[in-house]
Amino acid sequence: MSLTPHDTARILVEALPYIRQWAGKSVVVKLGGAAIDRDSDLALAQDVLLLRSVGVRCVLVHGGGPQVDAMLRRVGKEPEFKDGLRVTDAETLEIVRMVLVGKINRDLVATINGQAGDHPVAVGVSGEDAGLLTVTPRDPALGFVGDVTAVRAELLHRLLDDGLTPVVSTVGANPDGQPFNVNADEAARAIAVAMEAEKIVYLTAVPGLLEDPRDESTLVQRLTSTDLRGRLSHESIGKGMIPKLRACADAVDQGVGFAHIIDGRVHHSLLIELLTDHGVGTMVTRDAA
Ligand SMILES: Nc1ncnc2c1ncn2[C@@H]1O[C@H](COP(=O)(O)OP(=O)(O)O)[C@@H](O)[C@H]1O
Ligand SMILES: CC(=O)N[C@@H](CCC(=O)OP(=O)(O)O)C(=O)O
Repeated sequence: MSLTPHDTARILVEALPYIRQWAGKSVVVKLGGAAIDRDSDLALAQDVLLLRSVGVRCVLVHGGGPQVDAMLRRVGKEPEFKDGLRVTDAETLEIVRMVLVGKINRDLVATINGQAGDHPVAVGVSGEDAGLLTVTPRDPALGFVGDVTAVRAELLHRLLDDGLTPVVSTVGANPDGQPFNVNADEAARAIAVAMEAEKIVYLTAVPGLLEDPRDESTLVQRLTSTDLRGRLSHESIGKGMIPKLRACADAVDQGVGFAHIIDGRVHHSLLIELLTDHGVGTMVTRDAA
């Protein structure tokens, strides 16, 4: 079915109130490794560029857990996790940096700039760059895994002020310059809070939080951070979801207006979330005061 010019005009006009609502606001989008795929990345690049062109200050933060797993196996190392965090020895850290900073970040920057015509805007940054993400070691049993203690949000705001779109890899460093692996859900939360973002959107490979992870019709559409915290220990919530849910609850409790978990496999889900009244996925809000 093709759209008439009038249909197209109507769609654009319907987006107007949403464009007004989000123009000038910061939105952190976290792309999970589970949702990274050539076709959906292309659609995401278009969404990010469209949002930017109507004044939304979009920062793209990416993960890449499954891609790191694949590379580790290629070099004969079995991935190991404790409580959802990767046990990261020196060799694993090197592979994490190669895959996140050297491969996934480059690919996303190329995909966005490839859609941007004569005006490439995507800039890749690692959390190690200019002290963007300062970290402190988490637990000696995890090796080089860090918790974010500070974010130089002004660096991201400066890039956005210049019309550029930051694409962030979540490797941080301690004050001695030693790199550390950081969970990408948690790093995106820290970035959103430090930027005073209005929204954080997690793009992953499920429609959102599911009451029953095997049944996509059990989507939880909306809940508060308190409700969410109450569910964290529930047996229906499996490994990958736990850091994402905790990050959503922390984000809204620490000042981010809304946190969303949406399906990154569905093309243009980001645009649908921001510029239409079709809520997609799970929305987390603060408790009413
Ligand atoms: N209750 C649940 N609802 C939705 N997804 C769940 C749930 N419990 C576990 N999961 C799993 O969590 C995964 C998302 O986490 P993860 O694989 O780490 O994604 P990402 O790479 O996007 O961070 C989903 O693909 C799903 O398999
Ligand atoms: C410490 C830790 O576990 N770091 C993660 C960083 C990547 C990540 O979080 O990627 P996803 O968003 O795709 O899960 C890892 O090494 O897998």
